[in-house]
Amino acid sequence: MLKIGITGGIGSGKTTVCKVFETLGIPVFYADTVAKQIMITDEILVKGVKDAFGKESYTNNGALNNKHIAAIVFNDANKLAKLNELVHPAVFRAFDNWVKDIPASVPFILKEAALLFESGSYRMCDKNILVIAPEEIRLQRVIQRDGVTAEQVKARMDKQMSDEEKIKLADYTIYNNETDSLIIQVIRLNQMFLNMH
Ligand SMILES: CC(C)(COP(=O)(O)OP(=O)(O)OC[C@H]1O[C@@H](n2cnc3c(N)ncnc32)[C@H](O)[C@@H]1O)[C@@H](O)C(=O)NCCC(=O)NCCS
Ligand SMILES: Nc1ncnc2c1ncn2[C@@H]1O[C@H](COP(=O)(O)OP(=O)(O)OP(=O)(O)O)[C@@H](O)[C@H]1O
Repeated sequence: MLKIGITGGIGSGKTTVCKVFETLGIPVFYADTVAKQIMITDEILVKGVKDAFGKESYTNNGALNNKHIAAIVFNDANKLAKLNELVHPAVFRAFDNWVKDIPASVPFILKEAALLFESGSYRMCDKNILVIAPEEIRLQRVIQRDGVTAEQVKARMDKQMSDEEKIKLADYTIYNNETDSLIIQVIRLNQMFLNMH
């Protein structure tokens, strides 16, 4: 079974691309979603997050206070490094456990992660896909999706590797703009991975 990493800058459309792969029957591990789940369920991680970012990191009923943590880490490089240091090893372990349960008949799986290249986890994948969209479109899509300001989105963009750097590390690119068809690009890659396996 091939392990395919998929990434892209904030708002590039990596989750949208993964949803298309899912309609073709491909299992997807959503690292960002799992990260937020284990930040609630893993007791050691919960303690680490509270120690680093304060008790306000969780609401009274134990939910993650994303806004509180985001306001700290996307304005302080050291705090962001601390958060990544706490969360990423736990996400790597969760991925390894998830892969173990995938039936051998599955030809390939996708690992969707915002920080695939930054965290080094792309090295554990057989091939890696980069989703690219123009910065202005990404900005507008995230403002609309999350109801946040342009400054908040730009603060996250600034913490991510540039597309120029990511292209050097990627095996394939998907262009999620207004001219190239996303579905045709996904179908082509799907066929290629089926032929590889
Ligand atoms: C800081 C948190 C609480 C903000 O939560 P929020 O719901 O606002 O954002 P969400 O997790 O849905 O991420 C949205 C996008 O923000 C960007 N982003 C998230 N975490 C990071 C990060 N550590 N560094 C740079 N960009 C990031 C990505 O483009 C991501 O797709 C959350 O992102 C988090 O816990 N991040 C740390 C875990 C992590 O590194 N996740 C990403 C890869 S596993
Ligand atoms: N081709 C497209 N046409 C119109 N809207 C799109 C397209 N691709 C993505 N979107 C929308 O743009 C927003 C961002 O897409 P998506 O959530 O897939 O990006 P992402 O890369 O996973 O973002 P993040 O890094 O924030 O997790 C979503 O609201 C999605 O519905």
